[in-house]
Amino acid sequence: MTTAPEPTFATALVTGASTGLGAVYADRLARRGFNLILVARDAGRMEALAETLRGQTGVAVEVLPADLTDRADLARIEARLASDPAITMLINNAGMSLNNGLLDSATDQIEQLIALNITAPTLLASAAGKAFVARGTGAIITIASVLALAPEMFDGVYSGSKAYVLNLSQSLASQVEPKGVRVQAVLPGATRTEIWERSGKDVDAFPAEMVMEAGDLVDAALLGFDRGETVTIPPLADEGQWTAFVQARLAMGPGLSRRDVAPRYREPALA
Ligand SMILES: NC(=O)C1=CN([C@@H]2O[C@H](COP(=O)(O)OP(=O)(O)OC[C@H]3O[C@@H](n4cnc5c(N)ncnc54)[C@H](OP(=O)(O)O)[C@@H]3O)[C@@H](O)[C@H]2O)C=CC1
Ligand SMILES: N[C@@H](C=O)C(=O)O
Repeated sequence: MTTAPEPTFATALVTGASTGLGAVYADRLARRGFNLILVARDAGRMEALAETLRGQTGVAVEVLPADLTDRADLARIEARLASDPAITMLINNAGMSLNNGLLDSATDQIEQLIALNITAPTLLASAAGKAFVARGTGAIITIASVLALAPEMFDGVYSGSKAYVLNLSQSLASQVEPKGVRVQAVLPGATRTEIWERSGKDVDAFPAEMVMEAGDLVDAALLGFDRGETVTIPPLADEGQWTAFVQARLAMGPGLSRRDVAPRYREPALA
């Protein structure tokens, strides 16, 4: 009996690779033998990481500075994903949070978050998805957040952007997984990175048992990826809660589009 060859993931493009979860993904993927393309704005930090990873692992690491909220920069990264056959994995990780909520944030801050957390991962997933489907192999990993499931707990612009990429990943998975392309959405809870300080918050104000270390988060997410998960929630101990949530959602499916208005919305005389 012949078995299908394992897909090879030769080069991974990691966005938001200058620090935080992206830098840890770069480290872990280098140790798995991937060559890397690191994308973020801070070229100096990425060069330092690249030098370390080249020295420690021997993989090839390219630094591609880009501001993903800038459409010309974003188009350059899309073009690279579309044209470089060595890239077989996209880590759609770059993201930001806001200092304030929807009602207290400046318009340009809200637009920047939407550009970075929604537009960029969408267009990068589109470029990578088309290239990977054409080759019948590849993987798109996108970092969402548990806040996708908890809109009442945080600012809705951020949590809405994370609900969006969760939805996008689940939809994309149903389209491309039959064509050999893996899709995973990772939902971290609070994790110790610079995102907190960058958005004017003190992660140490949370109870210590609520905050995961970045290395633990990425190691768990990659284990979920290895197990073939489409959605990975590293902090959630009771997997049955997620399964029940998905089942409840899917159970609504047959009732979601009907000719008839639901009885509770009919005028009493018509009911
Ligand atoms: N930490 C947490 O508690 C959680 C994080 N997440 C998500 O995880 C992902 C990674 O976040 P995390 O590591 O915590 O955050 P960090 O702030 O530590 O890192 C964010 C990364 O994104 C890059 N980045 C920021 N703005 C831009 C930009 N305009 N263009 C290109 N790159 C940019 C930063 O690099 P540079 O400044 O050099 O551009 C940096 O490499 C995000 O999507 C975040 O929403 C989800 C749940 C919880
Ligand atoms: N990154 C956090 C918020 O800023 C989160 O997603 O929990």
